Amino acid sequence: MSYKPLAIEDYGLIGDCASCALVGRNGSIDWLCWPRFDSAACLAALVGTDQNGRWLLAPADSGARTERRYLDDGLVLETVFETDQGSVALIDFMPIDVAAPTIIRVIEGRRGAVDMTMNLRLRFDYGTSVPWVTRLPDDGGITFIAGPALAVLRTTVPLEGEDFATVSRFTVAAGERVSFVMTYGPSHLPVPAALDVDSELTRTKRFWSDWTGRSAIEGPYADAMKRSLVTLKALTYAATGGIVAAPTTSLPEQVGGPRNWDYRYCWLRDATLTLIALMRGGYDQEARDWRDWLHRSIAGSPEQLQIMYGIAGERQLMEWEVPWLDGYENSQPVRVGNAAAGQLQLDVYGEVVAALYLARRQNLRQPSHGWSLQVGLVEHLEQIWREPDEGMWEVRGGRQHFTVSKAFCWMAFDRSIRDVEEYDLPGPVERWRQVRDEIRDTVLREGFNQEKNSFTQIFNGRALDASLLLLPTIGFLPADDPRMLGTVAAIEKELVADGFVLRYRTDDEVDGNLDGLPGNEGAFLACTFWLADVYVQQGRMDEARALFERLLGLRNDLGLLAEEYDPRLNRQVGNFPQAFSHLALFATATHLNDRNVPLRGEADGTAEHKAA
Ligand SMILES: OC[C@H]1O[C@H](O[C@H]2O[C@H](CO)[C@@H](O)[C@H](O)[C@H]2O)[C@H](O)[C@@H](O)[C@@H]1O
Repeated sequence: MSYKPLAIEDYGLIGDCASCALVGRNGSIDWLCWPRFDSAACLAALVGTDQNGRWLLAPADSGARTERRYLDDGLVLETVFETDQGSVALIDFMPIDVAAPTIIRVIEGRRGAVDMTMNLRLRFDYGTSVPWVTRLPDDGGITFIAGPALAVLRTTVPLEGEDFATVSRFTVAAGERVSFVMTYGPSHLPVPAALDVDSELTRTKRFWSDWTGRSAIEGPYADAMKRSLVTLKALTYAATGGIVAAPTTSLPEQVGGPRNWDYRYCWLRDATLTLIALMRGGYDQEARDWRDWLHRSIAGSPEQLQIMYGIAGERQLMEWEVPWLDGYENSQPVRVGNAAAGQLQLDVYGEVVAALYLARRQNLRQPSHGWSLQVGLVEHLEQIWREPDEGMWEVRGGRQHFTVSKAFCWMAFDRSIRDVEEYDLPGPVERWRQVRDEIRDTVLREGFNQEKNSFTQIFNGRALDASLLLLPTIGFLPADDPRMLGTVAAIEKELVADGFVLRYRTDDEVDGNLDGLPGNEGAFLACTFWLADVYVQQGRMDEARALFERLLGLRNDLGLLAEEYDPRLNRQVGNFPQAFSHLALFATATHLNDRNVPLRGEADGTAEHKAA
């Protein structure tokens, strides 16, 4: 019978700040893209079958009980298997800053003597290219070559070929250790040198514990917040400062459905929020790296601003479907690339400008061209804010006048005006004030439905959208404004299902099938955190805490969250782990710890509107 990938929450993440791998609680690495997050996967069983590549290292007794944890608060994963023969620990990690990307797997015997099995089936090019396998004469390593890619596997136990895979069967007794080291390299260069397992393990543990030790996070939710920060750090491409939305492609938003997307790119929306979390966590260097990535990526003509880029700022992210991959539990298609790169999403202007404003407030060193870049964006926005767009949810059913898109345009002007006022920067501030006020009036007039007593997803529409919960967070209206009270009540009534928040209704298309997609999706975790944020802003602290803690309960045993949750199946769905969910978790926890912390520099704006 062919191998079926595990439930999404049964995976753990390891990474080296260039790429990541997903390790199943069964000891199988089912997802790995080498050498970068967005490279073709060479282990792709996660969205296919074992024939598309996986690396199993586990007791031969497949009925073993497992427990997992990260060592020293970092990203070194320990999975302990308990079998009738005894107990072993599997330690998986990717060393940081090595000459060539590497995964190290160490088996430690803890009790008894356990029969083990290792089965490596590497398939380059997203699970399709069978490599040419040879043995190295000097150190017994095995090399795998397919086109430009090479991998070398070194171990102290005998390896053999079987059914187009590399396998090993061995026994580990208490106190014994066996290691496997697999390294990637370009096939035209010499095979990468062997690494010393113990010193790499010590170095990697120290890297992560030093990193987490730098954060100033305290309070009742500190552990969850730190895990979210480590996850965000793991999604960072250290060489450029770019941050991917998630390390996977096409984990489905509905199991068996077509809502499957490639998240291995940098969305300005997601990444600017990561910047804010990193700044709050005390990680100024990472925040600076990302801000510099942003400046380089969007450099040039403001009309060419994209909503997302590749991890080095690449602009062409052509979307295609991978015909040979069956998809996660038959969720097809598996997509590579993302056509959303060509969309207009007006909220992104607000996100970017607000993040730059916050960076200034946080005293991040500013490059000289930073302000002129921002002015260019705002001037371009002045020309286009009246246009319809694809919105924050990246609909594929055609452009609309999304209420929240316009409110975020308001934010772009609001923060730029404050930049001029607070930092004495040059800009046509009078004109910007007029545009800001015009946008605000338009949103209040066209985006609010009197009959429903609620803001709506699109201008003059009736359908709701959970992103409206962000209006107080960005400072557009205070949370206790009667229009927000009405909106929150309407969202609670229409968008909350099984206690979690849907982005919008996909089953009841009041204003038409706006997203243009068939099928439904799970509850969107970030939106549910946003509801908790509004509860905090409205002083409904008990409800906020209860909702937040229910969300914390959805994390897997390692503290990781996917994009969505399917309450019917009681499973995480969507790409995993997702920055958006972890960012939202971090923000809500910050907010619960101190209600007065402005989540996006909004406090002054809200006060200003209260006074008006
Ligand atoms: O739902 C349709 C869209 O779904 C994806 O976008 C979502 O993920 C992004 C990254 O986290 C996030 O920024 C966005 O707000 C979400 O809607 C997908 O990438 C899109 O191509 C797709 O149209």
